[in-house]
Amino acid sequence: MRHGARSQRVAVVIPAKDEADRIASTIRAARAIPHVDLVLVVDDGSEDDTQHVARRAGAVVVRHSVNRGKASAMETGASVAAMRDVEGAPRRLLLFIDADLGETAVATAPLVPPVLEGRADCTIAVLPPQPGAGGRGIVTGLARRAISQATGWSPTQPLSGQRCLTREAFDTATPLSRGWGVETGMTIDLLVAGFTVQEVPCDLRHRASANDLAGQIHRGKQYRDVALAVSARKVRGVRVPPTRRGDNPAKQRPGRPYRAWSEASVTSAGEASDSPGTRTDDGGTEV
Ligand SMILES: O=c1ccn([C@@H]2O[C@H](COP(=O)(O)OP(=O)(O)O)[C@@H](O)[C@H]2O)c(=O)[nH]1
Ligand SMILES: O=C(O)[C@@H](COP(=O)(O)O)O[C@H]1O[C@H](CO)[C@@H](O)[C@H](O)[C@H]1O
Repeated sequence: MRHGARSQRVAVVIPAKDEADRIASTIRAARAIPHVDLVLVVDDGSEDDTQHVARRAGAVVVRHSVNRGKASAMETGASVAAMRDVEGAPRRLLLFIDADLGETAVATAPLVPPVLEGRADCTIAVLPPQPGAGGRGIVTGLARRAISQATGWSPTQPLSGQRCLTREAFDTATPLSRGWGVETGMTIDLLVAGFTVQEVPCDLRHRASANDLAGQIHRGKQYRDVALAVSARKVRGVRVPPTRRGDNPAKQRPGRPYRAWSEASVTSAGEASDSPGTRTDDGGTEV
């Protein structure tokens, strides 16, 4: 069990752009997750009533006056949550969830115990098949291959945004990759820095992108942002060298923690001895 785990609390951070329809039920569900004592919504320049609906539902709300993208909203949320950490108490775990989960958001609860108990530094939700989803696995495949090439880990759902992580892990992964590249970049950075990542099945429903024009435009933006996050890391040589990799990728499955470096390469928890860099600054490469 992680030191101080019994008293450790969780901040739920919800990036939200034009989510007035679903944000209230998502917040109510998030408040019911054990250990959660702060639900924070970052209204990312919404043109609808998201901020007021969220406040009425009991969340702490901060707002970007202009839309800055999901990754920026996550960074803002984490900063505001840090201001609310209590001196002398363990720093809150961060549980990032999307605003469109509605009442199923409570099903992200299984992401917390592995991190609270020190079995993983970051957990990632694996969703069941979503009604109406129209993707063909192109962006997912790009992200999965890139993570696998950089770290040896082949996640089931590399784009999943429902993630619980320690403050230490989050700080290591910042600045985050822009926009829709955030999940892919974060996973690579955490594994390269020596942290342990675990996928956890969660019975969630979200507003899946259909196979229509809006869905294809969304996937186009996802593809662009994932490709930028990946190329920024390739340029910097952010990877775990194949000869230093630990866990056998053939044994990977949701529910099993993954650590990219072999035991011999790791000096202490979370510190890879010859990691090419525990922090990636994408600022100059990504737009
Ligand atoms: O510019 C944006 C776009 C999206 N979002 C939020 O990011 C989350 C994920 O977005 P979405 O559900 O549209 O994407 P998906 O996960 O389905 O690809 C949601 O809570 C959005 O409201 C955001 O904060 N800023
Ligand atoms: O929009 C989608 O259908 C995919 C991305 O498109 P692809 O099907 O990979 O071309 O991404 C969504 O599905 C993922 C699950 O595989 C989720 O993890 C993503 O959050 C979601 O955007």
